[in-house]
Amino acid sequence: MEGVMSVRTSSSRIPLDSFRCFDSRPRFPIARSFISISMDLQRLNPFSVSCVGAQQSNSKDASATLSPTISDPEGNALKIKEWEVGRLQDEVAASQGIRIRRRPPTGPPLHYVGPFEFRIQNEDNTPRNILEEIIWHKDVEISQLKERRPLHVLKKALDNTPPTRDFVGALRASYEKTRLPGLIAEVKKASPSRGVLREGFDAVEIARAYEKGGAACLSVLTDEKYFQGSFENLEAIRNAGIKCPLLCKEFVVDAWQIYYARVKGADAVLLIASVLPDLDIGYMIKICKILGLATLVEVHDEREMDRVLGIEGIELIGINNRDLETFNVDISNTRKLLEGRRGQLIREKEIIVVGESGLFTPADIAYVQEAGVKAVLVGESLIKQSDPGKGIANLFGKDISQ
Ligand SMILES: O=C(O)c1ccccc1NCC(=O)[C@H](O)[C@H](O)COP(=O)(O)O
Repeated sequence: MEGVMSVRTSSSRIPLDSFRCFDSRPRFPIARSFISISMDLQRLNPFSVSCVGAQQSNSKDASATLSPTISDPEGNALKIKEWEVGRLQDEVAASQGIRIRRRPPTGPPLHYVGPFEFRIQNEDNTPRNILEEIIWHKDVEISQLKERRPLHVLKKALDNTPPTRDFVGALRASYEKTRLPGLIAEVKKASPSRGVLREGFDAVEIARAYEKGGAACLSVLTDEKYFQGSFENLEAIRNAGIKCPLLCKEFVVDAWQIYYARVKGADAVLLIASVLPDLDIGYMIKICKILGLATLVEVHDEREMDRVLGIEGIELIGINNRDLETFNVDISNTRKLLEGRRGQLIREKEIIVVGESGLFTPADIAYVQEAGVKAVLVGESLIKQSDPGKGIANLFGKDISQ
């Protein structure tokens, strides 16, 4: 049936292009190859074309279920616009060298046709790497969460949240006191690259141990699917009386998440330059400032660093030594990105640089400090120790808790 270009309605044949079809959680036009397969399936299930978004019908006449444009022209026009905006977003991002696409260009690979479920994969609906997979999943997750707790509800909840703590101030104070990089210790149960890092994980207990061991701030992973984290952990740590300011370690793709993080007790949020275009970063920084949140803007290569240095209002830049597309970790990345005029500009702007990932020994800490960082973000090497708080002394080569 490949190559079928039209479907039959009761009155006429309509070219598929005029349908702009959508799946059952409609966001994306469904690829033409999918339509032809669904047409094929009609022999098994006469209602199968209803997958294009029209209402299900009990009629044996497939024509009754065909046209979404006929059943809901306005809703459909809106979805088409949404999809077009998504494509435009990806084009703008690509022009800034961003390879991560915000959502699959031709829709998710999983489709439901009546009782059948299919996976039709092609390069437009298959993520190119783990980061892209996480972002596509996040996009769907956020649109569902937003339906349950719309922005106006979150804004109301803000009235009852306590004030934020000074994340950047805590890092500066720690550096002034110890003359060592201020530690952001990460509450991290698992990761896509390393699997489960700690069994019997108690987020509050770990957070307490980190604070006791001398961490200036904590980073709490909130992604459930890939890191086994949660907003419940963030909230529980915040409510347990821990004083260290908290970074909400999320994959932010929508400003709604910033409000949500604030309501759940965050003092800072992460923005990833390989995912977000400059305008989004600038806009999100402004929202964070209004909400009293700090932003840690993360880069991995020179191009991202140059983009971020051109954005207003940056206070903290994280250099991730982990390539989130390949998982390669190389701490010399921190030094590379701080060499020459980039390091000079950072010093002039008094931006604090955070060295992130792959730090295990006092020599690693000394290396990134020498390169110019005033803070470090550490997960694996601490979380794997039986007492993560004591792990801090091992990492720095001395007790930094006093
Ligand atoms: O850690 C991963 O496997 C990972 C995969 C995909 C996206 C992000 C990922 N990690 C986030 C981080 O960068 C780290 O959690 C953080 O910098 C701490 O790193 P480490 O000390 O190496 O645990």
